[in-house]
Amino acid sequence: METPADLFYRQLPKVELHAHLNGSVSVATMENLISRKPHLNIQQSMTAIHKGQRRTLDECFQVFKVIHQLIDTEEDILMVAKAVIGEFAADGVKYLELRSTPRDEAHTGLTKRKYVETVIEAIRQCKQEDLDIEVRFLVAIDRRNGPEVAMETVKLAEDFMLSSDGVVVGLDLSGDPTVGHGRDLLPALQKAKNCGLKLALHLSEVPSQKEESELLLTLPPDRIGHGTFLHPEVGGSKSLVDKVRERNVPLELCLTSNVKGQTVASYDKHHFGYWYQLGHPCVLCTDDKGVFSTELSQEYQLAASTFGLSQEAVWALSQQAIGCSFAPDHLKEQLHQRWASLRPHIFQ
Ligand SMILES: CC(C)=CCNc1ncnc2c1ncn2[C@@H]1O[C@H](COP(=O)(O)O)[C@@H](O)[C@H]1O
Ligand SMILES: [Zn+2]
Repeated sequence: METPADLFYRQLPKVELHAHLNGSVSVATMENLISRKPHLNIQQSMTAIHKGQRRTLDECFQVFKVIHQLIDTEEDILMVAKAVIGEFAADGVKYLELRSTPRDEAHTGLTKRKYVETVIEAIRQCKQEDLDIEVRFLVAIDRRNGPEVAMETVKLAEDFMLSSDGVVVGLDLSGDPTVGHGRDLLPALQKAKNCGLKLALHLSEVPSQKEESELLLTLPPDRIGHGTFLHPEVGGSKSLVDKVRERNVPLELCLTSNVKGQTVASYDKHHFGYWYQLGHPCVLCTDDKGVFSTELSQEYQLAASTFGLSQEAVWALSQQAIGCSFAPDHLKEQLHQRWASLRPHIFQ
């Protein structure tokens, strides 16, 4: 049953900036995929982490392997992307930046180019169907695949940035943080930045990435994913925090993801508290709403109840996220107007 509080958070206009496509697949869509591929012998419990459950980071990455087996044709990718966009819209998200890793042809039968085209087609169809949501796309680099693939991905992203009518706006760096070193990816990321792609990088998602984070902050990225271990209280450093603050790089913070993935011990210990009290731009995001069984409205509610945020503070947080997006200025302006026109309905 939806309570008045739930309603406030669902109706609150929101911006989602950190959502991995294949991690964002809902239970309903997953059931559909599973029933279409019975030979894979996959159960729903293998694709999501439910309430109260936790997994090690390694186990979480195994979940993506299972999901990727279920989503491996053009038809699947189109269907999943449209469903995910529709679900974010139904949760009150007005602007969404989706990210996804173009997979090898051997896994999908599609070229990487076709993979990106399929996601863009889904975005186009949602727009045509008048869904109340603006969607942009970040092409993702999986750090496990090394520097050559990273460079290839940058070239692909650049091509689409120039030919997708503004749908592709940037690049994401993600994948298992314990594999590889950012130093090897620096030339690709530098190239991406030079050609005008915006950079959203997973940074210090696990401890002992201090050196890598120092290095990647020299780019600097346009946004940081997680940044869980940047601050000194958890083994980061003042110098890292100072760099992030000097460059005013917004953080994408995903409470449920971090607690269920066990990089943060409990909600009240989440680094949202640290950065929010500094007044640093923080954007609440879902990361993988399917895998972690959450929604963006739920993340806002969780942050508010954990850190004692008033409804006004919650509103300010959702509005501030517009400025942290990679949307062009005219769209940011439209979104601000939209927020202003919705405000009286939310605070009745
Ligand atoms: C394991 C865990 C706690 C996950 C949350 N933190 C994450 N950290 C790094 N990369 C991620 C995370 N969640 C999703 N991804 C990336 O997103 C991919 C799934 O979405 P897609 O296929 O790119 O559309 C994963 O294979 C992985 O490369
Ligand atoms: Zn992520």
